[in-house]
Amino acid sequence: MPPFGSGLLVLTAPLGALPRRAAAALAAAAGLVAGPLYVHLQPGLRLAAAPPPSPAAPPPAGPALLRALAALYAAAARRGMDLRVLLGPGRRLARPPRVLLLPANEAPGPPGPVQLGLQSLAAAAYGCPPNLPALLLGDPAGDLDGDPEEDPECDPDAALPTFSSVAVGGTFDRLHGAHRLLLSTCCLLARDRLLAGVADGDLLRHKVLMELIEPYELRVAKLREFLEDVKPSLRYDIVRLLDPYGPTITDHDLQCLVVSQETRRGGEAINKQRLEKGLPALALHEIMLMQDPDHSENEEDKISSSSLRHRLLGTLLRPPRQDPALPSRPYVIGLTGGTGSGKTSIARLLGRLGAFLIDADKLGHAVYVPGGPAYKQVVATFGAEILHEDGTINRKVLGAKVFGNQERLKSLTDIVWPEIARMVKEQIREAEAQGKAVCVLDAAVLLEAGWQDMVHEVWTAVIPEDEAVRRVVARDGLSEEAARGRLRSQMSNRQRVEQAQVVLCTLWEPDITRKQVEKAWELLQQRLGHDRNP
Ligand SMILES: CC(=O)SCCNC(=O)CCNC(=O)[C@H](O)C(C)(C)COP(=O)(O)OP(=O)(O)OC[C@H]1O[C@@H](n2cnc3c(N)ncnc32)[C@H](O)[C@@H]1OP(=O)(O)O
Repeated sequence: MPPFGSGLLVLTAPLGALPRRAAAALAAAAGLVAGPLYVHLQPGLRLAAAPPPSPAAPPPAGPALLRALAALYAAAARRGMDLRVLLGPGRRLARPPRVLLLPANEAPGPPGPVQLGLQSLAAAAYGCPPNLPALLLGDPAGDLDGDPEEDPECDPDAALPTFSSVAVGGTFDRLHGAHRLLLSTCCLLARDRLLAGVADGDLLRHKVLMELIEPYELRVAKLREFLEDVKPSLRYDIVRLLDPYGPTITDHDLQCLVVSQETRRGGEAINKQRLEKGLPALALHEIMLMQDPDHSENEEDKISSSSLRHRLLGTLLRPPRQDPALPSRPYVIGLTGGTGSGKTSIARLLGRLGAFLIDADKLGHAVYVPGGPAYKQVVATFGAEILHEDGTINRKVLGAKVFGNQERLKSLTDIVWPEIARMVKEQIREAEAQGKAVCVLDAAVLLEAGWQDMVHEVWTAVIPEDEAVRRVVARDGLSEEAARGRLRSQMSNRQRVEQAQVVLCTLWEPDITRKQVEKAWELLQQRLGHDRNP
């Protein structure tokens, strides 16, 4: 774990040289700073000069600065760093730096004039305490310090246009490098105010793995903190977007909308509406999409929140519940998921990896076979019309009676759940007797039944509703309406995700599901301190 919670990196190289050097500078800083890394750009600054250096206005907002920002944010994104390149000094930073860093080569020894210059710059520009540790990030090639070389492609005089009031919209989930570059561009374009619309509600409905999108309040808090750190002189109006237009079609003061290749058409639609309402059209400023050099086969090639959500699948999202009443062995995973979510195929894969499988659906059927512990009570409650001629319960008829009718479903589950739970506990004892370290309890309605106290972790399979309906119609021969009714009698994906330690998704090819499950299993073994074979 890097020793400092936050840091301030001062870069004095010419802007044109930064794209080639960003990765090395951030690699050196990443080993020292765990949390936010602020960057102060002051090309040509000589920190050892007398009198002590003073902070200068940020570099001019032109293509050279944009390229430097793009390189820095791309390099930070590769390392998952929380980078904030400061575009104007101002009030204290949200996470005050605990260390000051400068890429420079100097012989080790007591702090010299460079470190003292660094401390006085940080104090003057950002109110840092004067005695913060100031470290030089040595580089054997001596390649990180000021180098007069400029990027020949950059016209140093070309300036970005500026506008009093600028707007931008997005979901801003897990504020990644591309968001940070987009927002920094907005900050450079805006002189007084930035209106940021944050998508929520129905706008998220069709997003990939929408259940893993951070809550609106968290997205807004991170966005505001980033913006206020980066350019504190602007006014930020952050609003909830429930449709693609938001206030951009009514706000008289707006002058510019920042778009990407993908959202330009949305910007044009906004302008059409503005003109119809007698408002002036907005200047559309298009930014480049930032490429993700590390994207895998099934991910987009641009840096995207959906790829980041993808990478969360199979990982531990929140710490397991600690319940001293639960025996530590075998370790029980409660695997749940709505109908059609593919949890049974996940259970099978876990079985192949060595888990002991308990299928609650099957135990559910077993409790009301004739002579079973729940048979008489189920027949007494639902009548003889649920019986086949041979006296066994016709599950199709029983299912039609209970699915879509909460009261009847509750009557059934009040009878069968305690019996199924008893059988599950027997099976866990059996797993222990066989010396199995991990049990997977495959239970469709584990959370609805309140069975969390029987398991160490909850893993949930999620699938978009339309896909679940398609699968259930094809598999169980139900009508679309009946399939939707069955789904809606269960918890939503989001409710399950909120209570789950691990989330898995079977939306893509079987091979992708297999890799997710292997990753989840591998990480579980690490948590349990096991080798691969339980
Ligand atoms: C706590 C647990 O998870 S126990 C396991 C779930 N079983 C129960 O809750 C017992 C009550 N349910 C039943 O007895 C049966 O499901 C019946 C009779 C209603 C229907 O039987 P069948 O038509 O054979 O359907 P089956 O049992 O395969 O269940 C079909 C789907 O209904 C869902 N389902 C089962 N029970 C419930 C329930 N109580 N509430 C909501 N949905 C349920 C399951 O998700 C299953 O889908 P999946 O196989 O994709 O996961």
